[in-house]
Amino acid sequence: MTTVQVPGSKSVTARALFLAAAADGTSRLRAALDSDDTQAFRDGLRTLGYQVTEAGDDWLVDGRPAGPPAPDADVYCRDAGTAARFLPALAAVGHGHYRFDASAQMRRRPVGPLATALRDLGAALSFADAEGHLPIGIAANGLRGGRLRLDASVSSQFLTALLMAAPLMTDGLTIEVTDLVSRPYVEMTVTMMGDFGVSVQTVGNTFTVAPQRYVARVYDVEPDASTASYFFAAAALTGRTVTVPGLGKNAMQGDVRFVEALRAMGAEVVVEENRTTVTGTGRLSGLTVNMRDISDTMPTLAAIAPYADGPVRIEDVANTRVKECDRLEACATNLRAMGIEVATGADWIEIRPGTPRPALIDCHADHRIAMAFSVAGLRADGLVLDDPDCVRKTFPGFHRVFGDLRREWDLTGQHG
Ligand SMILES: O=C(O)C1=C[C@@H](OP(=O)(O)O)[C@@H](O)[C@H](O)C1
Ligand SMILES: C=C(OP(=O)(O)O)C(=O)O
Repeated sequence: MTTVQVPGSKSVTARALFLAAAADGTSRLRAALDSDDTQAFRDGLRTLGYQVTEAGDDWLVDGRPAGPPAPDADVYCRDAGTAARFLPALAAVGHGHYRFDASAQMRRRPVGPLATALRDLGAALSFADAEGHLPIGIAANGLRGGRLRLDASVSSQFLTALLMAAPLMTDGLTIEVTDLVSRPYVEMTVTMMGDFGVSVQTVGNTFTVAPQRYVARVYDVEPDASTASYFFAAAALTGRTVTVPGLGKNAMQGDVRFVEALRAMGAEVVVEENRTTVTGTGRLSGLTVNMRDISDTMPTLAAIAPYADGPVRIEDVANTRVKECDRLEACATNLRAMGIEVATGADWIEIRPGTPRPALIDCHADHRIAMAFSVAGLRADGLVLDDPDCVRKTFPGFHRVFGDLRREWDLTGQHG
Protein backbone atom coordinates (compact mmCIF):
# COMPACT_ATOMS: atom_id res chain seq x y z
CA MET A 1 0.00 0.00 0.00
CA THR A 2 1.24 3.49 -0.86
CA THR A 3 0.22 6.52 1.19
CA VAL A 4 0.21 9.77 -0.74
CA GLN A 5 0.17 13.10 1.10
CA VAL A 6 -1.76 15.35 -1.24
CA PRO A 7 -1.28 19.15 -0.89
CA GLY A 8 -4.10 21.44 0.23
CA SER A 9 -7.16 22.15 -1.86
CA LYS A 10 -6.89 25.06 -4.25
CA SER A 11 -10.61 25.81 -3.94
CA VAL A 12 -10.64 25.67 -0.15
CA THR A 13 -7.50 27.83 0.05
CA ALA A 14 -8.96 30.51 -2.26
CA ARG A 15 -12.21 30.66 -0.27
CA ALA A 16 -10.39 30.69 3.06
CA LEU A 17 -8.23 33.60 1.86
CA PHE A 18 -11.32 35.56 0.75
CA LEU A 19 -13.31 34.84 3.92
CA ALA A 20 -10.34 35.59 6.19
CA ALA A 21 -9.73 38.88 4.34
CA ALA A 22 -13.36 39.87 4.85
CA ALA A 23 -13.46 38.86 8.55
CA ASP A 24 -13.04 40.77 11.77
CA GLY A 25 -9.60 39.88 13.18
CA THR A 26 -6.66 37.76 12.11
CA SER A 27 -7.14 34.25 10.71
CA ARG A 28 -4.56 31.50 10.55
CA LEU A 29 -4.83 29.16 7.54
CA ARG A 30 -3.14 25.82 8.11
CA ALA A 31 -1.95 23.54 5.30
CA ALA A 32 -3.01 26.09 2.67
CA LEU A 33 -2.00 25.17 -0.88
CA ASP A 34 1.15 26.97 -2.04
CA SER A 35 0.87 26.91 -5.84
CA ASP A 36 0.64 29.39 -8.70
CA ASP A 37 -3.14 29.84 -8.35
CA THR A 38 -3.15 30.38 -4.60
CA GLN A 39 -0.09 32.64 -4.80
CA ALA A 40 -2.01 34.68 -7.39
CA PHE A 41 -4.89 34.91 -4.91
CA ARG A 42 -2.66 35.77 -1.94
CA ASP A 43 -0.64 38.34 -3.93
CA GLY A 44 -3.91 39.78 -5.27
CA LEU A 45 -5.07 40.34 -1.69
CA ARG A 46 -1.74 41.98 -0.86
CA THR A 47 -2.05 44.27 -3.86
CA LEU A 48 -5.51 45.22 -2.61
CA GLY A 49 -3.84 46.27 0.66
CA TYR A 50 -4.51 43.26 2.89
CA GLN A 51 -1.76 41.89 5.09
CA VAL A 52 -1.07 38.23 4.38
CA THR A 53 2.03 36.87 6.10
CA GLU A 54 3.67 33.47 6.23
CA ALA A 55 4.38 31.77 9.56
CA GLY A 56 6.08 28.47 8.78
CA ASP A 57 3.53 26.58 6.69
CA ASP A 58 0.64 28.73 7.90
CA TRP A 59 -0.75 31.84 6.27
CA LEU A 60 -1.95 34.68 8.52
CA VAL A 61 -4.56 37.03 7.10
CA ASP A 62 -5.57 40.36 8.68
CA GLY A 63 -9.25 40.79 7.93
CA ARG A 64 -10.79 44.12 6.83
CA PRO A 65 -14.60 43.90 6.86
CA ALA A 66 -14.95 47.29 5.12
CA GLY A 67 -13.28 46.03 1.93
CA PRO A 68 -9.79 46.44 0.43
CA PRO A 69 -7.54 48.84 2.37
CA ALA A 70 -5.84 50.09 -0.82
CA PRO A 71 -7.74 52.94 -2.53
CA ASP A 72 -6.28 52.07 -5.93
CA ALA A 73 -4.81 48.79 -7.22
CA ASP A 74 -3.86 46.79 -10.31
CA VAL A 75 -4.42 43.10 -9.61
CA TYR A 76 -2.90 40.44 -11.83
CA CYS A 77 -4.77 37.13 -11.51
CA ARG A 78 -2.34 34.99 -13.57
CA ASP A 79 -4.18 31.81 -14.73
CA ALA A 80 -6.47 31.54 -11.71
CA GLY A 81 -10.23 31.37 -12.27
CA THR A 82 -10.73 31.70 -8.52
CA ALA A 83 -8.74 34.95 -8.29
CA ALA A 84 -10.23 36.37 -11.49
CA ARG A 85 -13.82 35.68 -10.35
CA PHE A 86 -13.68 36.07 -6.54
CA LEU A 87 -11.39 39.09 -6.07
CA PRO A 88 -13.43 41.56 -8.21
CA ALA A 89 -16.48 40.80 -6.03
CA LEU A 90 -14.43 41.52 -2.90
CA ALA A 91 -13.15 44.77 -4.40
CA ALA A 92 -16.64 45.85 -5.43
CA VAL A 93 -17.88 45.93 -1.81
CA GLY A 94 -15.08 48.37 -0.95
CA HIS A 95 -14.32 51.95 -1.95
CA GLY A 96 -11.64 52.65 -4.52
CA HIS A 97 -10.46 52.14 -8.08
CA TYR A 98 -9.42 48.60 -8.98
CA ARG A 99 -8.27 46.98 -12.19
CA PHE A 100 -8.06 43.22 -12.75
CA ASP A 101 -6.08 41.54 -15.49
CA ALA A 102 -4.84 37.99 -16.10
CA SER A 103 -2.82 35.76 -18.42
CA ALA A 104 -3.90 35.33 -22.05
CA GLN A 105 -5.40 31.97 -21.05
CA MET A 106 -7.51 33.51 -18.27
CA ARG A 107 -8.46 36.52 -20.41
CA ARG A 108 -10.13 34.07 -22.81
CA ARG A 109 -12.31 32.60 -20.04
CA PRO A 110 -15.71 34.22 -19.35
CA VAL A 111 -16.59 36.62 -16.52
CA GLY A 112 -19.65 38.20 -18.20
CA PRO A 113 -22.50 36.99 -15.93
CA LEU A 114 -20.53 37.98 -12.82
CA ALA A 115 -19.76 41.43 -14.24
CA THR A 116 -23.42 41.99 -15.15
CA ALA A 117 -24.48 40.96 -11.65
CA LEU A 118 -21.98 43.33 -10.01
CA ARG A 119 -23.27 46.17 -12.20
CA ASP A 120 -26.88 45.33 -11.28
CA LEU A 121 -25.85 45.53 -7.62
CA GLY A 122 -24.44 49.03 -8.08
CA ALA A 123 -20.79 48.65 -9.18
CA ALA A 124 -19.36 50.88 -11.91
CA LEU A 125 -17.62 48.17 -13.94
CA SER A 126 -16.00 48.52 -17.34
CA PHE A 127 -14.33 46.13 -19.77
CA ALA A 128 -10.97 47.45 -20.98
CA ASP A 129 -10.79 45.16 -23.99
CA ALA A 130 -13.41 42.49 -24.84
CA GLU A 131 -16.93 42.55 -23.37
CA GLY A 132 -17.38 39.74 -20.82
CA HIS A 133 -13.64 39.17 -20.31
CA LEU A 134 -10.72 40.50 -18.27
CA PRO A 135 -9.24 43.09 -18.11
CA ILE A 136 -11.93 44.91 -16.14
CA GLY A 137 -12.00 48.09 -14.09
CA ILE A 138 -14.20 48.71 -11.05
CA ALA A 139 -14.90 52.11 -9.48
CA ALA A 140 -16.12 50.73 -6.17
CA ASN A 141 -18.37 52.57 -3.79
CA GLY A 142 -19.88 49.73 -1.77
CA LEU A 143 -22.67 47.49 -3.04
CA ARG A 144 -26.27 47.98 -2.01
CA GLY A 145 -27.23 44.35 -2.75
CA GLY A 146 -30.87 43.34 -3.25
CA ARG A 147 -32.13 40.61 -5.53
CA LEU A 148 -30.85 39.20 -8.82
CA ARG A 149 -31.10 36.30 -11.25
CA LEU A 150 -27.89 34.56 -12.24
CA ASP A 151 -27.00 32.09 -14.96
CA ALA A 152 -24.20 29.92 -13.54
CA SER A 153 -24.29 27.30 -16.31
CA VAL A 154 -20.82 28.30 -17.54
CA SER A 155 -19.16 28.58 -14.13
CA SER A 156 -20.26 28.18 -10.52
CA GLN A 157 -17.47 30.59 -9.59
CA PHE A 158 -19.78 33.52 -10.50
CA LEU A 159 -22.20 32.38 -7.80
CA THR A 160 -19.47 31.67 -5.24
CA ALA A 161 -18.03 35.17 -5.73
CA LEU A 162 -21.40 36.85 -5.21
CA LEU A 163 -22.30 34.67 -2.22
CA MET A 164 -19.03 35.37 -0.41
CA ALA A 165 -19.39 39.14 -0.99
CA ALA A 166 -23.11 39.16 -0.12
CA PRO A 167 -22.95 39.63 3.69
CA LEU A 168 -20.85 42.77 3.10
CA MET A 169 -23.59 44.40 0.96
CA THR A 170 -25.81 47.03 2.63
CA ASP A 171 -29.08 45.15 2.11
CA GLY A 172 -27.68 41.60 1.83
CA LEU A 173 -28.48 39.61 -1.30
CA THR A 174 -30.94 37.10 -2.73
CA ILE A 175 -29.75 35.22 -5.82
CA GLU A 176 -32.11 33.15 -7.93
CA VAL A 177 -29.93 30.82 -9.97
CA THR A 178 -31.38 29.80 -13.33
CA ASP A 179 -28.81 27.11 -14.12
CA LEU A 180 -25.77 25.81 -12.27
CA VAL A 181 -22.72 23.65 -13.01
CA SER A 182 -20.23 22.31 -10.48
CA ARG A 183 -22.81 22.43 -7.66
CA PRO A 184 -20.54 20.84 -5.01
CA TYR A 185 -18.30 23.92 -5.20
CA VAL A 186 -21.26 26.08 -4.20
CA GLU A 187 -22.06 23.73 -1.32
CA MET A 188 -18.42 24.12 -0.26
CA THR A 189 -18.81 27.91 -0.40
CA VAL A 190 -21.91 27.83 1.81
CA THR A 191 -20.24 25.46 4.30
CA MET A 192 -17.11 27.59 4.50
CA MET A 193 -19.10 30.84 4.90
CA GLY A 194 -20.71 29.07 7.88
CA ASP A 195 -17.26 28.14 9.19
CA PHE A 196 -16.43 31.87 9.20
CA GLY A 197 -19.69 32.75 10.98
CA VAL A 198 -22.08 33.66 8.16
CA SER A 199 -25.31 31.81 7.39
CA VAL A 200 -26.86 31.36 3.96
CA GLN A 201 -30.52 30.37 3.45
CA THR A 202 -30.86 27.97 0.53
CA VAL A 203 -34.29 27.09 -0.90
CA GLY A 204 -33.94 25.09 -4.11
CA ASN A 205 -31.85 27.31 -6.38
CA THR A 206 -32.45 30.52 -4.41
CA PHE A 207 -29.76 31.70 -2.02
CA THR A 208 -30.35 34.44 0.56
CA VAL A 209 -27.65 36.12 2.63
CA ALA A 210 -28.48 38.82 5.19
CA PRO A 211 -25.90 41.50 6.09
CA GLN A 212 -23.55 39.79 8.58
CA ARG A 213 -19.97 39.89 9.78
CA TYR A 214 -17.40 37.20 9.11
CA VAL A 215 -15.43 36.07 12.16
CA ALA A 216 -11.69 35.32 11.99
CA ARG A 217 -10.54 31.81 12.95
CA VAL A 218 -7.93 29.10 12.68
CA TYR A 219 -8.77 27.08 9.58
CA ASP A 220 -7.43 23.71 8.42
CA VAL A 221 -7.40 23.30 4.64
CA GLU A 222 -8.28 19.79 3.48
CA PRO A 223 -6.16 18.04 0.83
CA ASP A 224 -7.07 18.66 -2.81
CA ALA A 225 -9.53 16.06 -4.08
CA SER A 226 -8.92 16.86 -7.77
CA THR A 227 -5.20 16.29 -7.22
CA ALA A 228 -5.98 13.04 -5.39
CA SER A 229 -7.77 11.79 -8.52
CA TYR A 230 -4.42 11.25 -10.31
CA PHE A 231 -3.17 8.97 -7.55
CA PHE A 232 -6.45 7.05 -7.25
CA ALA A 233 -6.50 6.60 -11.02
CA ALA A 234 -2.86 5.45 -10.92
CA ALA A 235 -3.82 2.71 -8.43
CA ALA A 236 -6.82 1.62 -10.49
CA LEU A 237 -4.73 1.52 -13.67
CA THR A 238 -1.75 -0.41 -12.31
CA GLY A 239 -3.41 -2.76 -9.83
CA ARG A 240 -1.77 -1.07 -6.83
CA THR A 241 -3.22 0.41 -3.64
CA VAL A 242 -3.18 4.12 -2.85
CA THR A 243 -4.40 5.74 0.38
CA VAL A 244 -4.90 9.48 0.66
CA PRO A 245 -5.17 10.68 4.27
CA GLY A 246 -7.33 13.71 5.03
CA LEU A 247 -10.00 12.97 2.44
CA GLY A 248 -12.72 10.85 4.00
CA LYS A 249 -16.44 10.62 4.52
CA ASN A 250 -16.85 14.27 5.52
CA ALA A 251 -14.69 15.81 2.81
CA MET A 252 -16.20 19.02 1.42
CA GLN A 253 -14.97 18.69 -2.13
CA GLY A 254 -17.26 17.08 -4.70
CA ASP A 255 -14.25 15.67 -6.56
CA VAL A 256 -13.85 12.99 -3.87
CA ARG A 257 -16.69 11.32 -5.78
CA PHE A 258 -14.29 10.54 -8.62
CA VAL A 259 -13.57 7.28 -6.79
CA GLU A 260 -17.18 6.23 -7.48
CA ALA A 261 -16.38 6.21 -11.19
CA LEU A 262 -13.32 4.04 -10.46
CA ARG A 263 -15.49 1.72 -8.37
CA ALA A 264 -18.00 1.44 -11.22
CA MET A 265 -15.06 0.46 -13.46
CA GLY A 266 -14.01 -2.33 -11.11
CA ALA A 267 -11.58 -0.82 -8.58
CA GLU A 268 -12.00 -1.49 -4.87
CA VAL A 269 -12.75 1.70 -2.99
CA VAL A 270 -12.84 2.16 0.77
CA VAL A 271 -13.90 5.55 2.14
CA GLU A 272 -13.17 5.86 5.86
CA GLU A 273 -13.68 8.64 8.38
CA ASN A 274 -10.53 10.50 7.40
CA ARG A 275 -8.98 8.73 4.43
CA THR A 276 -9.81 7.07 1.12
CA THR A 277 -8.17 3.98 -0.34
CA VAL A 278 -8.34 2.71 -3.92
CA THR A 279 -7.05 -0.69 -5.01
CA GLY A 280 -6.80 -1.67 -8.64
CA THR A 281 -8.11 -5.12 -9.41
CA GLY A 282 -6.28 -5.70 -12.67
CA ARG A 283 -9.26 -4.90 -14.86
CA LEU A 284 -11.19 -1.76 -15.79
CA SER A 285 -14.62 -1.96 -17.37
CA GLY A 286 -16.17 0.64 -19.64
CA LEU A 287 -18.94 2.90 -18.38
CA THR A 288 -21.14 5.90 -19.09
CA VAL A 289 -20.84 8.56 -16.43
CA ASN A 290 -22.23 12.06 -15.85
CA MET A 291 -19.41 14.31 -14.60
CA ARG A 292 -21.26 17.67 -14.46
CA ASP A 293 -20.58 17.98 -10.73
CA ILE A 294 -16.94 16.83 -10.84
CA SER A 295 -15.71 17.91 -14.26
CA ASP A 296 -12.14 18.77 -13.18
CA THR A 297 -11.65 14.99 -13.01
CA MET A 298 -12.90 14.42 -16.56
CA PRO A 299 -9.35 14.45 -18.04
CA THR A 300 -8.21 11.94 -15.37
CA LEU A 301 -10.86 9.46 -16.44
CA ALA A 302 -10.42 10.18 -20.16
CA ALA A 303 -6.66 9.50 -19.95
CA ILE A 304 -7.07 6.02 -18.42
CA ALA A 305 -10.12 5.17 -20.54
CA PRO A 306 -8.22 3.34 -23.35
CA TYR A 307 -7.32 0.65 -20.82
CA ALA A 308 -10.97 -0.21 -20.08
CA ASP A 309 -12.46 -3.27 -21.71
CA GLY A 310 -15.32 -1.27 -23.24
CA PRO A 311 -16.14 2.31 -24.28
CA VAL A 312 -15.92 5.06 -21.65
CA ARG A 313 -18.46 7.81 -22.25
CA ILE A 314 -18.32 10.98 -20.15
CA GLU A 315 -21.40 13.21 -20.35
CA ASP A 316 -22.63 16.69 -19.37
CA VAL A 317 -19.23 18.38 -19.29
CA ALA A 318 -19.78 21.29 -21.73
CA ASN A 319 -18.09 23.78 -19.41
CA THR A 320 -14.80 21.88 -19.60
CA ARG A 321 -14.48 23.68 -22.95
CA VAL A 322 -13.94 27.01 -21.14
CA LYS A 323 -11.33 25.91 -18.62
CA GLU A 324 -7.56 26.42 -18.95
CA CYS A 325 -8.11 25.05 -22.46
CA ASP A 326 -10.92 23.29 -24.32
CA ARG A 327 -10.44 20.11 -22.33
CA LEU A 328 -12.77 17.94 -24.41
CA GLU A 329 -10.78 18.73 -27.56
CA ALA A 330 -7.42 18.53 -25.74
CA CYS A 331 -8.25 15.06 -24.41
CA ALA A 332 -9.56 13.92 -27.78
CA THR A 333 -6.57 15.13 -29.82
CA ASN A 334 -4.02 13.72 -27.37
CA LEU A 335 -5.78 10.35 -27.24
CA ARG A 336 -5.95 10.29 -31.05
CA ALA A 337 -2.20 11.05 -31.16
CA MET A 338 -1.84 7.91 -29.02
CA GLY A 339 -3.76 5.94 -31.66
CA ILE A 340 -7.00 5.76 -29.68
CA GLU A 341 -10.43 6.10 -31.26
CA VAL A 342 -12.36 9.01 -29.76
CA ALA A 343 -15.61 10.84 -30.52
CA THR A 344 -16.77 14.13 -28.98
CA GLY A 345 -19.97 16.20 -28.96
CA ALA A 346 -20.84 19.59 -27.48
CA ASP A 347 -20.83 18.20 -23.95
CA TRP A 348 -19.48 14.66 -24.12
CA ILE A 349 -16.54 12.47 -25.05
CA GLU A 350 -16.45 8.75 -25.83
CA ILE A 351 -13.21 6.79 -25.79
CA ARG A 352 -12.77 3.29 -27.23
CA PRO A 353 -10.43 0.65 -25.80
CA GLY A 354 -7.00 0.51 -27.45
CA THR A 355 -3.27 0.11 -26.99
CA PRO A 356 -1.60 3.54 -26.74
CA ARG A 357 1.46 4.23 -28.88
CA PRO A 358 4.17 6.77 -28.02
CA ALA A 359 3.07 10.37 -28.47
CA LEU A 360 3.98 13.94 -27.62
CA ILE A 361 1.19 15.19 -25.32
CA ASP A 362 0.10 18.76 -26.03
CA CYS A 363 -0.68 20.07 -22.53
CA HIS A 364 -2.23 23.33 -23.82
CA ALA A 365 -0.63 24.89 -20.70
CA ASP A 366 -3.28 23.03 -18.68
CA HIS A 367 -2.13 21.35 -15.44
CA ARG A 368 -4.96 18.82 -15.58
CA ILE A 369 -4.01 17.60 -19.06
CA ALA A 370 -0.38 17.24 -17.90
CA MET A 371 -1.26 15.32 -14.74
CA ALA A 372 -3.97 13.14 -16.31
CA PHE A 373 -1.72 11.99 -19.17
CA SER A 374 1.12 11.36 -16.70
CA VAL A 375 -1.20 8.71 -15.22
CA ALA A 376 -1.73 7.13 -18.65
CA GLY A 377 2.07 7.14 -18.97
CA LEU A 378 2.32 4.63 -16.12
CA ARG A 379 1.22 1.99 -18.61
CA ALA A 380 2.21 3.51 -21.96
CA ASP A 381 5.87 3.97 -22.82
CA GLY A 382 6.87 7.10 -24.69
CA LEU A 383 4.22 9.58 -23.58
CA VAL A 384 6.09 12.88 -23.32
CA LEU A 385 4.55 16.12 -22.04
CA ASP A 386 5.35 19.24 -24.09
CA ASP A 387 4.97 21.48 -21.01
CA PRO A 388 5.49 19.54 -17.77
CA ASP A 389 5.88 22.74 -15.71
CA CYS A 390 2.26 23.77 -16.18
CA VAL A 391 1.42 21.58 -13.15
CA ARG A 392 2.58 24.53 -11.01
CA LYS A 393 -0.97 25.93 -11.20
CA THR A 394 -2.13 23.54 -8.49
CA PHE A 395 0.70 21.11 -7.65
CA PRO A 396 4.28 22.31 -8.28
CA GLY A 397 5.68 19.09 -6.76
CA PHE A 398 3.60 16.74 -8.89
CA HIS A 399 6.40 15.23 -11.00
CA ARG A 400 8.60 14.62 -7.96
CA VAL A 401 5.82 12.82 -6.07
CA PHE A 402 4.74 10.92 -9.17
CA GLY A 403 8.34 9.96 -9.89
CA ASP A 404 8.65 8.54 -6.36
CA LEU A 405 5.50 6.51 -6.95
CA ARG A 406 6.84 5.24 -10.26
CA ARG A 407 10.10 4.13 -8.61
CA GLU A 408 8.29 2.54 -5.65
CA TRP A 409 6.10 0.58 -8.05
CA ASP A 410 9.06 -0.19 -10.29
CA LEU A 411 7.42 1.18 -13.41
CA THR A 412 9.49 2.42 -16.32
CA GLY A 413 8.58 4.91 -19.03
CA GLN A 414 8.67 8.65 -19.32
CA HIS A 415 6.15 11.23 -18.27
CA GLY A 416 7.63 14.67 -18.21
O1 LIG B 1 -15.05 27.38 -7.19
C1 LIG B 1 -14.03 26.72 -7.40
O2 LIG B 1 -13.08 26.69 -6.60
C2 LIG B 1 -13.94 25.93 -8.64
C3 LIG B 1 -15.07 25.65 -9.37
C4 LIG B 1 -15.04 24.85 -10.61
O3 LIG B 1 -15.17 25.73 -11.70
P1 LIG B 1 -16.55 25.94 -12.54
O4 LIG B 1 -17.61 26.33 -11.60
O5 LIG B 1 -16.16 27.03 -13.50
O6 LIG B 1 -16.86 24.63 -13.21
C5 LIG B 1 -13.75 24.07 -10.77
O7 LIG B 1 -13.65 23.59 -12.08
C6 LIG B 1 -12.55 24.93 -10.46
O8 LIG B 1 -11.35 24.20 -10.60
C7 LIG B 1 -12.60 25.43 -9.05
C1 LIG C 1 -10.69 24.89 -13.90
C2 LIG C 1 -9.71 24.95 -13.01
O1 LIG C 1 -9.25 26.07 -12.39
P1 LIG C 1 -9.84 27.53 -12.20
O2 LIG C 1 -11.21 27.62 -12.83
O3 LIG C 1 -9.92 27.74 -10.71
O4 LIG C 1 -8.85 28.42 -12.88
C3 LIG C 1 -8.98 23.72 -12.60
O5 LIG C 1 -8.19 23.81 -11.64
O6 LIG C 1 -9.18 22.66 -13.20
